[in-house]
Amino acid sequence: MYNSIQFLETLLDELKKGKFPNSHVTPTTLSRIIAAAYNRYDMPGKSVEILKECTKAEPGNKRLHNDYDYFKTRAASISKLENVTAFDKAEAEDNMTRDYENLCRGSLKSPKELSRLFCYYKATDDPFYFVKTELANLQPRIFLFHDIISDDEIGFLRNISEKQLSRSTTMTKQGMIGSEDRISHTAWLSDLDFLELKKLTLRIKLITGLETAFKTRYSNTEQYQILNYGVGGMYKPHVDPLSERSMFPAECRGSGDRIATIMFYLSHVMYGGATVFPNIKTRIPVQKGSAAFWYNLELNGDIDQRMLHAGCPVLVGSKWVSNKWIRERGQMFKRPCGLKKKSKERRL
Ligand SMILES: O=C(O)CCC(=O)C(=O)O
Ligand SMILES: [Fe+2]
Repeated sequence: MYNSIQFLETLLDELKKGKFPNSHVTPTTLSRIIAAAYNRYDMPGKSVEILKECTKAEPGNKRLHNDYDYFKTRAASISKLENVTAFDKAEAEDNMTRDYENLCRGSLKSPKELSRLFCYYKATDDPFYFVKTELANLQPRIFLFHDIISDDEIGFLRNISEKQLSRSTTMTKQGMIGSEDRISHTAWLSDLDFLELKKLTLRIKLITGLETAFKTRYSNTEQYQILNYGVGGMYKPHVDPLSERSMFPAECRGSGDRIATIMFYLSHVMYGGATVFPNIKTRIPVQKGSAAFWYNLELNGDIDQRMLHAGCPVLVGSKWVSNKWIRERGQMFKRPCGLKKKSKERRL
């Protein structure tokens, strides 16, 4: 629902800028629709905010003024509640930031929680290939696969990407821009250009059990994203799915969203640089040759906010990682959706 309001608000912005000169929908009509949507979700304060400007511009519009008065009365009656909600949100944000910062300094799991985590050799479809697997978190599962990329492969990835590195960007409403939220350099490498990458992608398929073929269209995965963080480099808390940041994710067309992330660690870091998940108090220190793997989407396709994560600032050293994002396309039999809307993963 919140996404649809965001959608309408963007449309309103565009309409006000005169982007649709032939539209029969006026900004006031659209503002009334948005105001009604906010009101429906018990946020009449927002409805008042939206309509205020219109009422000044159209003093004679009776329906508009009726709506405005109604929302004002309602906002006055539940404003306390709204304030509490806003307050709760701010507090949750503060708690998340505190956990993020503390996790960057060290583990926040209790000895009891840590004692439940374990390691095992994970069997794959190849009867001779067992993967050293560590559970970094139980529910939701975060896996750490050890020794799954060799030093030679790491050298290869770093060498070819070094020439292509450029300032990392993040996706915003304004497009892809460099931002304070992400200080690093990025390169993209295609499976189609290097046999070594094709082989690595097949390994991901074996290890994760997901479809991983890379194609230019209707692909199961994205290209390899190589990241290099210098001292002070970091990536603030975020979730990986594209639909979180972009309202019209053309990138999701055909291949779906980023159902899972596998992130290879291509270097050691002396201090700092851990990958942390503040909502589930999980911390993964950088370990060359290992890879972290987790699902970003729930079984019903919703973004799993528990998987919010960050790359902690590098204090000493240089950190290299590589992401390979696995898309929803082709995974319907590999990771079937649940029978109920709220079905949770039972076993992985
Ligand atoms: O560098 C890290 O540890 C996290 C990187 C990350 O989350 C990303 O690139 O999406
Ligand atoms: Fe990420």
